[in-house]
Amino acid sequence: MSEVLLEVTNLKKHYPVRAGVLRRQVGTVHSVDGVSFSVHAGETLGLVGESGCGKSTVARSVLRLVEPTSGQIHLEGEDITHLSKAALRPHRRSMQIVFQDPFASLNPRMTAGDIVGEPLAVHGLASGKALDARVATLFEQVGLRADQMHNFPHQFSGGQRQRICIARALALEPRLIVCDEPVSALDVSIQAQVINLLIDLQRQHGFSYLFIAHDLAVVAHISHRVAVMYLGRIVEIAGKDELFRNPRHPYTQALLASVPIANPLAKKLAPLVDGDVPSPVNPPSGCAFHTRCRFAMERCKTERPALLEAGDGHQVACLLNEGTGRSQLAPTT
Ligand SMILES: Nc1ncnc2c1ncn2[C@@H]1O[C@H](COP(=O)(O)OP(=O)(O)OP(=O)(O)O)[C@@H](O)[C@H]1O
Repeated sequence: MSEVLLEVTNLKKHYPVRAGVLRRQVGTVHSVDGVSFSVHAGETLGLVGESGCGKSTVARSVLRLVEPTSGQIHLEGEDITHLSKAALRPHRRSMQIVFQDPFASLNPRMTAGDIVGEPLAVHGLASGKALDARVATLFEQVGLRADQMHNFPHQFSGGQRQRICIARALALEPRLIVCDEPVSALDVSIQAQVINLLIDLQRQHGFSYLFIAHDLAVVAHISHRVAVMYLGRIVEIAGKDELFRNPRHPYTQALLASVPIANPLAKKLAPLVDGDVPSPVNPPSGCAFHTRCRFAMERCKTERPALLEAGDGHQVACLLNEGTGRSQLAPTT
């Protein structure tokens, strides 16, 4: 296995819930509640889960756009969790983000060329003709014409705008690109083109993606490994093929059963889950999924399952997996 590029350990991000004139704290949103995973050089880790499960908060914490409540983030072996803005600056070049809404993330008053060239100018890496030439190359790499540099964001289609965002992310030659729902605002016909572009760029440049989406089909297409999130926690991580062939967590089974790419075994195993996702404000004790899990045991209400190795790099956080001989699940504190 290649070098570990990003290592996230027991990451938590909690927000206070305030109410009343005095803005007294009346609760805590457990947006991310003890998440651990790694991303290797050149690989794509898909992070999938329903809306509100904490995917974007993981992305923003990894990039230090929000301050983690606790836990550690190592990038290229260095602990960046608490680095100051100045100390973080060189690492910013190594990791970039592509957001969901390409229109909202592009300044409407700047030309596309200035947007793509801005990171190079800010980091003092190119100016004048050299900058123009580099921007032209970036445009061509993402399937845009160099002469489109002079146009403004509103003159591009949604798919083209996302290509501008990708070109901007590529400008500093990062080692990790965090893609936060990069295609969910696009027409289905355009989604595949953008995903295929991302795959081609990875083949050419060898960088890694942390690829966030609620759509399993999209995640399945691009990812080497997939992590499944539920209510601020990762419930299962495995290689893509292994996860789709052999989903172990009842939540993953239900997710797979709900999409057309699901395998028949997963469909048989898992009746769809009932009810809505509980609120991340004071989430259920024990296993956060126990309130919707048809297989839940008494223990699941009080014991929080750890994410443990279950063979072949497959990790599962479920007390039900006990006794299968493939995992040894133990409660955590
Ligand atoms: N700044 C904040 N203050 C309070 N709560 C927040 C804040 N940011 C996110 N949350 C809450 O944290 C939880 C996780 O949000 P997050 O956006 O990370 O989920 P998500 O899985 O990315 O969802 P979506 O796919 O809808 O973007 C949600 O309940 C959200 O309301």
